[in-house]
Amino acid sequence: MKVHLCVVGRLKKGPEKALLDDYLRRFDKTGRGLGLSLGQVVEVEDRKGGGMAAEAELIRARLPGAVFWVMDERGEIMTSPEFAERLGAQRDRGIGDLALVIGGADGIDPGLRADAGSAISFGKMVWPHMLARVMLSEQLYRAASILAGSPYHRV
Ligand SMILES: C[S@@+](CC[C@H](N)C(=O)[O-])C[C@H]1O[C@@H](n2cnc3c(N)ncnc32)[C@H](O)[C@@H]1O
Repeated sequence: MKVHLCVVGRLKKGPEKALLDDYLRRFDKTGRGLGLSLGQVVEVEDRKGGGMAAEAELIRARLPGAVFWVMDERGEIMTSPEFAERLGAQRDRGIGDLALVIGGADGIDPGLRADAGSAISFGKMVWPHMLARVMLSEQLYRAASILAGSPYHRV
């Protein structure tokens, strides 16, 4: 299963981008033997002022046929092993493309949220999108490590 990361806004070169790239590379390396790999990193920007709905359309257009999970502070709170299990279950169901979406300043489009297979929260506090994408990339690497039985996750 290819796991795609969809984000609103572009991340410039800097410490967050370096961390993001490192965790995504680790996820891909650890996941490949488990049937999980990194797909596209889709960064969208709507310059016409269409807001969340336009951003969601740009994301859908880039990944037709993908299952979407949205990251949302009002979503489901889960442990890292539960997240890993859910990722593994999607793979085992034969899903080819899973797109994980992080919203922009206004959050996630309600239509995309309604269509999403899961809405996942990192906790009730709101984080800026550039940190949220780093946190998600780390959880992907952690999830692959848990599924691989490697000692990275020790709790
Ligand atoms: C700055 S936040 C959006 C703020 C907020 N949703 C709003 O409506 O003002 C940007 C994105 O980061 C992600 N995000 C921020 N905090 C999060 C959390 N606690 N759990 C999951 N995702 C989060 C979400 O995808 C969110 O759309």
